[in-house]
Amino acid sequence: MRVDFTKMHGLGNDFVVIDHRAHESVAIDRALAAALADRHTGIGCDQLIVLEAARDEDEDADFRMRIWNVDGGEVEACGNASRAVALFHGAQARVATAGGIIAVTPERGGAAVAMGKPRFGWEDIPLDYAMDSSALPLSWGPLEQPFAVNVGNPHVVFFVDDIEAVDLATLGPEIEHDPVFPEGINVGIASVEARDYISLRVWERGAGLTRACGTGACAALVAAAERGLTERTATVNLPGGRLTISYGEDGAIVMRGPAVESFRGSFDPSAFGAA
Ligand SMILES: N[C@@H](CCC[C@H](N)C(=O)O)C(=O)O
Repeated sequence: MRVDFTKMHGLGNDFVVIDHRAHESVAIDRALAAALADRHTGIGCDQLIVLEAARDEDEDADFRMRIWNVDGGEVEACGNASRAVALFHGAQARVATAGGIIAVTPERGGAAVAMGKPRFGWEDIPLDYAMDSSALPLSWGPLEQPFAVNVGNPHVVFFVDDIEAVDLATLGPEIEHDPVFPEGINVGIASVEARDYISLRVWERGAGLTRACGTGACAALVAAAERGLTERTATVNLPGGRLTISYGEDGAIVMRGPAVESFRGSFDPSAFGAA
């Protein structure tokens, strides 16, 4: 038996997308996700994306999107993959995720995604104990007082003058695994260049340094707007390119940006240890 996949990316944050509705007999688990994502012995990607039929609890969703990081951990949200899924599906859709329902709309060269509303409560992010999520009273080396927010998945955003001066490869994993974040955390390093322009690098939970992180861009814009540093719409420039993020007066986040299909292929799941 072979399983079809589509290799896609959003600003260089890359995905293996599997439509599980066509391969229901294959069990996707942590081990298979990590094996497929491995860049040396697998297909290689930052996240494995699996599309499934909507469940009873998925309200009026058209289908469900599941997300596994390269380390095999299943997570709640992925902004760049949401745009890739819009391209894959080829039409407007309501998509159920573990982080909530999102709405995707294909646009020329990419997609718009209604990401839902951010959550700021310490239990919602989640943090280990109650504290002010708008400026955590914590520091790691030169990084201090991040803004913490859940945009479907958990993020902290540190505002600095020069994002390139931060040793994110060292500090990222330290912060990601700090016990103050019981479910781990995505770590953004942001610099406000203008009231409508943010530069950003992200250390992703379970994936490390990626070329772009869509939810990280949403978290950075929400954090910057909540602190009064930017307007509620801004360009967020990541190593892989730019996204436009809007944070409406009603609290709803909309992300716009490119998505690309790279190639299609198939694999034998037994070659990756799957039944
Ligand atoms: N690359 C994604 C985020 C993927 C999940 C994240 N690493 C997590 O563990 O929450 C994006 O574009 O948002």
